[in-house]
Amino acid sequence: MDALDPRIAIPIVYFIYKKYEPSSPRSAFFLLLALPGVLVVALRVCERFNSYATAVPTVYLAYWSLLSTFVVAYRISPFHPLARYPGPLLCKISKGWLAYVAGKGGKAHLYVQDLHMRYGEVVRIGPNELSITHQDFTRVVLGAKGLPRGPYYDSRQHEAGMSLDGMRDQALHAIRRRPWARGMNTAAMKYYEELIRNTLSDLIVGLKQRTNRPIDISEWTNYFGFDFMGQMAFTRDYGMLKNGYDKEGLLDLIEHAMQDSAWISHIPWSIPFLRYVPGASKYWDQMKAVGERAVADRVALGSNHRDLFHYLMDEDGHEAVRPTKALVAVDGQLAIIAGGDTTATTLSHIVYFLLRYPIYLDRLRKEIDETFPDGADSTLDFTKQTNMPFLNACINEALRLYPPVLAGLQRRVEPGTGGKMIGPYFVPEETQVSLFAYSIHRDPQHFSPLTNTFWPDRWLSQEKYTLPSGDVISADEVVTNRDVFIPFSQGPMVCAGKNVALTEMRSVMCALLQHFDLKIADQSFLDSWEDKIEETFTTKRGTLPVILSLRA
Ligand code: HEM
Repeated sequence: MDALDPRIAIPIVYFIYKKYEPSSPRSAFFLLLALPGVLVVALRVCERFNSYATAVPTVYLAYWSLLSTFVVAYRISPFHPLARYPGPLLCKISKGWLAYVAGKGGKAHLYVQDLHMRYGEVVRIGPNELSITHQDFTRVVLGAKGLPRGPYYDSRQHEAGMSLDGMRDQALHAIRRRPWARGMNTAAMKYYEELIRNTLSDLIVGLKQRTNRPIDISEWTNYFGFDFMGQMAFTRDYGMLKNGYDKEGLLDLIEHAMQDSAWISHIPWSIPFLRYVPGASKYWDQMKAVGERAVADRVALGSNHRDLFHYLMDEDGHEAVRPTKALVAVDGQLAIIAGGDTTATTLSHIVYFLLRYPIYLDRLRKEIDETFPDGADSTLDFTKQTNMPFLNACINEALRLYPPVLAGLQRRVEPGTGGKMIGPYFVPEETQVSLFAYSIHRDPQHFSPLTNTFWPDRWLSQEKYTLPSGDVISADEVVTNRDVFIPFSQGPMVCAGKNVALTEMRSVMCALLQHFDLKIADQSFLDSWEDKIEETFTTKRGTLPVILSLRA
């Protein structure tokens, strides 16, 4: 045997490969194509092969199969640092499997939930990745001294730079977050509340024009969410509520763009390669154009609007260095997607659950009528809505069962840290830790009884609780672990728009139930609603046809 023998050459290449996993086309080309090419030439020159026609296929095939065998053998071997953690074989071998599950039917959240039910609090969902539901994640993973983001977020890289929600460096993220914090302060919120009022008024007018016939309320929550975000982010009128449809085709575009991101995020090393695939970035290119157009139009409006753009662009000059317009376009795009889709999804889920369990619809309407008697305008006092226990319980319960960000919030234990303990579980360096809110919220250790059922009462402080069956149980039989309730994430990277979103959702539910009676137009859509939910980075949902009638 000598150095040209594949049995010697491949292990050497494997160790190089393992250290510098070829996440750039250049290194992949070198390790996977050029190096075996050099071997071919060397072996041919040394006359181990009579011709290139036999050398090329033999060496390449031997090289690739041995390399794959080494990779797989190590990942499933007892020597791997995550060997002690259970998980399906395919997950241990490659993250490609979860990418496939995510891309195939948008059911990655159900798949991971199933794994937790089978294996427990910790599951190996990738060669170097764990999904954890143990409650210590709040402190160790998301807390103030928590972990930085993992490579899952690399898909949020744009030409102009990374969007805020993809920034992995904690110090840089904190700097970038400062204008967002100013853009969400009390004064800014007052202005956004005015915009919410205006958008609500458009919503109610639009719905009043369509009473007594089926309309897709899920689509109308989209119109509300995106019309509001357009105004809030860029003082831009998408006019969906006024027109009764999405004239610019924004919703379709976002749906396509998000669908691709859902699987690509699991295998972020594929991103540089996808750039060479014609059409692969089509939807994101169009999204970029949308962002740029919004910025250009907003710049033309001048600087007398206190929208989010004003703060992100640092028009008041708080920062030493002002961001570029291109970077603000990226973050504005983020706000529109992150803010429009998530709020609309949650509103749709709330309406779905209220239609599914009319007893809660009646209770919520009663609370609204008592808080705003004689048809008093609920939009004039958002503070009152903050203190409506049942309304907030319904919102929390919908967010618990169907957090709009269904898939893993991913963090990484960095090299040089010595690893981390999450509860009794040691997580070695260079391991990704994913938090699937869907699984965490459906763990009976955190929420019980009726873990998988919409039961808003669990969020109310009571001495005794009446279950839907009529049975009465005492407070100590109810577990509601608010610490692990993470629909908005937690810690330094918590959702920047949490307060805006909650204000939007409370006000829409109050206005909707004040003005209208609602019933499902076609029961089959109610029955299939949950089956149609897909994890697409955020959530793709079906239609929810309802018939609204004006309240007597
Ligand atoms: C029900 C509504 C919403 C939910 C459930 C939600 C959920 C989340 C979650 C889970 C994250 C963390 C994502 C991650 O780390 O991967 C996040 C981040 C973010 N959200 Fe929201 N969001 C909502 C509404 C909004 C709204 C209305 C806005 C804008 C006004 C917004 C802006 C953002 C931004 C900018 C980030 C990135 C924060 C950072 O990286 O520092 N979100 N959101």
